[in-house]
Amino acid sequence: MSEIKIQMKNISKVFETEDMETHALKDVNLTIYKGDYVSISGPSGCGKSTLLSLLGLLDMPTSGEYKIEGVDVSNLSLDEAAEIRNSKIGFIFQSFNLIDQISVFDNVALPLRYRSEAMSTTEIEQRVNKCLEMVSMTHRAQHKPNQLSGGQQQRIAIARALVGDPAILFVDEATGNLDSNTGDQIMDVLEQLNQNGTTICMVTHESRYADRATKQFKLLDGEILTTPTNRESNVNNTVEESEEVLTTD
Ligand SMILES: Nc1ncnc2c1ncn2[C@@H]1O[C@H](COP(=O)(O)OP(=O)(O)OP(=O)(O)O)[C@@H](O)[C@H]1O
Repeated sequence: MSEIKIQMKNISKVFETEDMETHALKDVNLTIYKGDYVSISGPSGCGKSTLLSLLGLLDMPTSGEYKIEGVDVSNLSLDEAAEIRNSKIGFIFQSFNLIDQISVFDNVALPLRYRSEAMSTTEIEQRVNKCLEMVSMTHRAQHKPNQLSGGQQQRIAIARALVGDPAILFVDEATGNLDSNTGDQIMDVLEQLNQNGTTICMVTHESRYADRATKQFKLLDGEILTTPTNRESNVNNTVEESEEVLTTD
């Protein structure tokens, strides 16, 4: 049995405003194993961003249990969440979020320099070089991000997400700012990383990208609908009617 990296049990998220409640996620059960390449896709408003925010510890669920590598992270303080985010989670966004004033090397090194446990300069150098190699960008280490193409910048963002050796890489519409050729190349990089052992969970509304993952989940109205074909036990669909849902859509 493979090692479990991510486990969500009965995760719900309710947004309350003055006059309405939105049940953005309803009893989501999701297990991601070491080495998985998972995609979660669905139409606008189905809860993709909400789910990714919870997975990435950018927000906390209203109810349910969430574990990363067996550690319960369902109810963390902001500081605890930041610490775990920096050590266990790699995140790739649509916008690359690189700092143009410092070199590519220093951008990738940044998460290591923010760790509470200091890391030696040699170890930082080794890790950064290894990650730049993984995305074929060693030759651009001393450039500034704004001297690179969009695709190259996204590769640097991927290297930065991997440098802390995270339990999992979360990918949020990574190709949204790229033309389709460059987007495809970024998808090739992700596929290669997965083949070399990186666990990936990608959220996307583009079915042609979702299809490239080895396990595909569909999200609709806050519920996970499909069971991936290659591992039946991975998700436990909730079929009962949930409470009335008031959405803003
Ligand atoms: N902060 C919030 N307050 C109130 N409602 C919210 C909030 N964030 C999201 N929602 C609602 O939760 C539901 C799910 O939203 P979410 O942004 O997760 O969808 P999505 O699938 O990412 O959509 P898109 O593909 O358009 O980005 C929507 O009905 C949305 O209006």
